[in-house]
Amino acid sequence: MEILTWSTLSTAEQKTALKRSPLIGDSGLEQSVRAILDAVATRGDAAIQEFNQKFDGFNNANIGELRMGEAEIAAASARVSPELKAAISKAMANIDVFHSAQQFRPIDMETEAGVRCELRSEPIEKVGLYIPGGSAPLISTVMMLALPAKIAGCEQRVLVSPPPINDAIIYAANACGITEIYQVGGAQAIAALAFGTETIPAVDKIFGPGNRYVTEAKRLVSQDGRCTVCIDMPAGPSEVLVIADSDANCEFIAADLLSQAEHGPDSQVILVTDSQAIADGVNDALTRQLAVLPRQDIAATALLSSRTFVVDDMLQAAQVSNQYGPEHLIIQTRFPREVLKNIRAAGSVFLGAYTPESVGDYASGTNHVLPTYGYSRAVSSLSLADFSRRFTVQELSAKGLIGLGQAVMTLASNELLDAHKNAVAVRLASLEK
Ligand SMILES: NC(=O)c1ccc[n+]([C@@H]2O[C@H](COP(=O)([O-])OP(=O)(O)OC[C@H]3O[C@@H](n4cnc5c(N)ncnc54)[C@H](O)[C@@H]3O)[C@@H](O)[C@H]2O)c1
Ligand SMILES: N[C@H](CO)Cc1c[nH]c[nH+]1
Ligand SMILES: [Zn+2]
Repeated sequence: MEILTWSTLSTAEQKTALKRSPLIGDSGLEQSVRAILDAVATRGDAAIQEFNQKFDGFNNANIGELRMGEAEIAAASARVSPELKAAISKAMANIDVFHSAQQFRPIDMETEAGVRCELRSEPIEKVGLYIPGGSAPLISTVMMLALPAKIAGCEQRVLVSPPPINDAIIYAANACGITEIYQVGGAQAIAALAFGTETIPAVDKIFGPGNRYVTEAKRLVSQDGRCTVCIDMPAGPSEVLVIADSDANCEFIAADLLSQAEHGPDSQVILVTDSQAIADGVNDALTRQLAVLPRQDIAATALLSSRTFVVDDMLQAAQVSNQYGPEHLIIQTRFPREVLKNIRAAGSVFLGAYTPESVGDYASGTNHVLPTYGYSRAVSSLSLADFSRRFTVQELSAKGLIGLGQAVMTLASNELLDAHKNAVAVRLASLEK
């Protein structure tokens, strides 16, 4: 990776050096995704079948029905090895316990005498769960989406993934209580969940990570006047930023960087260190480890737009990380919790030499659906709350309205909104009789 010394760069150069992969800003992306959305919105299942053929090499004859039947689900599940089933079960237990602990706590209080205010929560009724499967079958993403959706109480949980759907994805979906599985991926899957087709139901909210086509499709449908659908977050191509001091292990760092670089050519990995020896040592380790990786072509492309920054100290390292806003942040230093005190923005943080990012991807219990592109500065990691909507309730007694009414009428008058004022005045007048 290119090594840059942070304090020798101008502010403009620093900004440029922290840009994401140029593949993400591709100007043709929006146009090509829009064309897919329009086709699905107007031609439904017929368009889905064409895109299944075009992008995933599948036609209806190969995949049977778009929706998987019970027998297909059972047959796929039977093909999954006991070892993989045990790993899925271990991961499910940790994800379940961590997300169950996030249960909403309602608020019911009087803000003043006779004025009762409540904060309540209800599950979102229909949710769509996108499971990536273009270049790797992300079995773990099933658990990250389906378990919180079930714990939250979402009634209709619809799963989509590119065909042919991997057996273990089907098994994990079934184990997490999913009954509706559709064989469609990419922007066309997002369009189907947003607009609905003859076979695939439209949902209220779409969840899940994906490549740049999927992420762009989510962005576009969330603003499309033809549907009313929300999205969880921009969870695009994976990223990791590692902060390391001279105590860190170069082999560990290189392995962590490659673990995210292998996701896709548009992934990005960043090393920030106060040690030139670590910067050089990690480059050597990357060369060695990359040479034996099965996905070396993908990872090598991602490394082309990845960088190392040599900084003055750990405070500057935290500042660089905050400016970048990484999806994942690994802190491999002597005192990682000291560095953590200065961290303001990261999707998920991994502390110390024995916490590879992979544990969060699969099984520690935290959610791996995280904001990318720098959105971790404002967007949170996926949690149970995302599967519910909060709403407020208020109830005033006559005494409450007498106490609050004048303030409301004064505010309404000053906003020149007399009907608002009258809604209070008629009630106060009725109380005076
Ligand atoms: N941020 C997160 O939380 C998070 C979590 C997991 C995975 N990810 C990311 O998810 C992504 C998964 O990507 P993937 O590609 O393996 O699977 P994917 O399922 O996201 O995308 C595959 C689909 O992309 C579509 N596609 C491919 N080329 C296309 C083209 N030229 N035009 C239009 N559509 C096209 C196809 O329809 C295909 O089905 C990776 O980038 C990974 O880093 C992110
Ligand atoms: N690192 C991905 C999130 O960016 C999640 C994942 C799933 N499987 C492996 N990794
Ligand atoms: Zn990963």
